[in-house]
Amino acid sequence: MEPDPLIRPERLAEDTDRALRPQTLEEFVGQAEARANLRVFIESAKMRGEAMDHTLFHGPPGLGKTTLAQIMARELGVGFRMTSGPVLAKPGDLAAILTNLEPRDVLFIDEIHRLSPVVEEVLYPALEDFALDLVIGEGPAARTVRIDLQPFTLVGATTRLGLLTTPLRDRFGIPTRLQFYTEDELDLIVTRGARLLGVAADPEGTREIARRARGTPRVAGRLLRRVVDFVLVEGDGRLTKAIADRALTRLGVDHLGLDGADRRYLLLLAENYGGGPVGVETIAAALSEARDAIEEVIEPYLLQQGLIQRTPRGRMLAAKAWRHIGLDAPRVTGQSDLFEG
Ligand SMILES: Nc1ncnc2c1ncn2[C@@H]1O[C@H](COP(=O)(O)OP(=O)(O)OP(=O)(O)O)[C@@H](O)[C@H]1O
Ligand SMILES: [Mg+2]
Repeated sequence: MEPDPLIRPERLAEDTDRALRPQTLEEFVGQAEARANLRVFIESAKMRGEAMDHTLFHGPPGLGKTTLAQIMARELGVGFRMTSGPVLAKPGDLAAILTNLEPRDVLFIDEIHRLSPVVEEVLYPALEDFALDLVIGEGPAARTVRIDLQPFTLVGATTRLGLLTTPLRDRFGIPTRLQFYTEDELDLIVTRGARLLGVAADPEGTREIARRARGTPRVAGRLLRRVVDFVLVEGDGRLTKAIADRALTRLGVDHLGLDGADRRYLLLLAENYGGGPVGVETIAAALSEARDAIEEVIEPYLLQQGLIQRTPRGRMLAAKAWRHIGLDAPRVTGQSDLFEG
């Protein structure tokens, strides 16, 4: 099954949303708590003239982790270096980057849960003491030399906090969880986006996109671009509710923002398993999707919407999901079973 690339929140190679990317904390909509805290930590680091403490952003794809990392560097007035866990294959790859950092630079490591253990070992002294321990020579002649690094700020990003090792997690002074955005916040983002794209938009039109953007700015930006295509080709140049609704429906995005893959997930649980509980491995196999994709991309939004529940025995459809797919929930039998062992 091909996930629908339009509303899947993971990055696509052709992502051209750079034009819509906010550049300052001020422009960054939502995540009020995280933003307020970051403002304090950034100001304080600037006043002290020190590198800001290491920061970890975690949460589902497309909520603004990379964007916030870039904003941090800009607001701190320091350089920004970007790499990712899978790219850093050898300790030397990381050492090369670390030794080239300017004082107080931000080093951004995306998908930090995918760092290899040997590379992670190099990172520990770098984070704690701004130092590298290099092994020179081999066998009995081998010795370790310590190289001092410039103080820097590591910003890590991950969609899978649970896959981070505890020692790595503990070295971040500022762990920050990003939340799904509210409809009002997404509306602001879509309204700003329409303005940047030079399209006149009715409030009901941007609202319709916000409502169907599955709590995710990346999805909001992508839906906006597609709706604008319809506005230009089939509309009269104005983004109205009617044209947004028509465009999104044609693209297979329903009123809750669910796409074909989400609906297949819900229908599978309803029709094949009487609403569950079903284990995630079973679901992944039945949908021919990777378990990771199910857990990172499809389920977080279904959970947040209260369409499914996670239980120790597997996933279950909630009443809202039965209503959404237009089926009747089976009569509850053996309710006591829920409370077994
Ligand atoms: N608060 C926001 N306001 C406006 N636009 C935003 C906001 N957050 C994110 N975006 C937009 O959404 C897009 C995706 O954001 P970003 O790349 O930072 O997500 P991410 O969390 O790093 O995703 P991934 O986990 O896939 O790396 C950005 O290009 C940006 O335009
Ligand atoms: Mg990112």
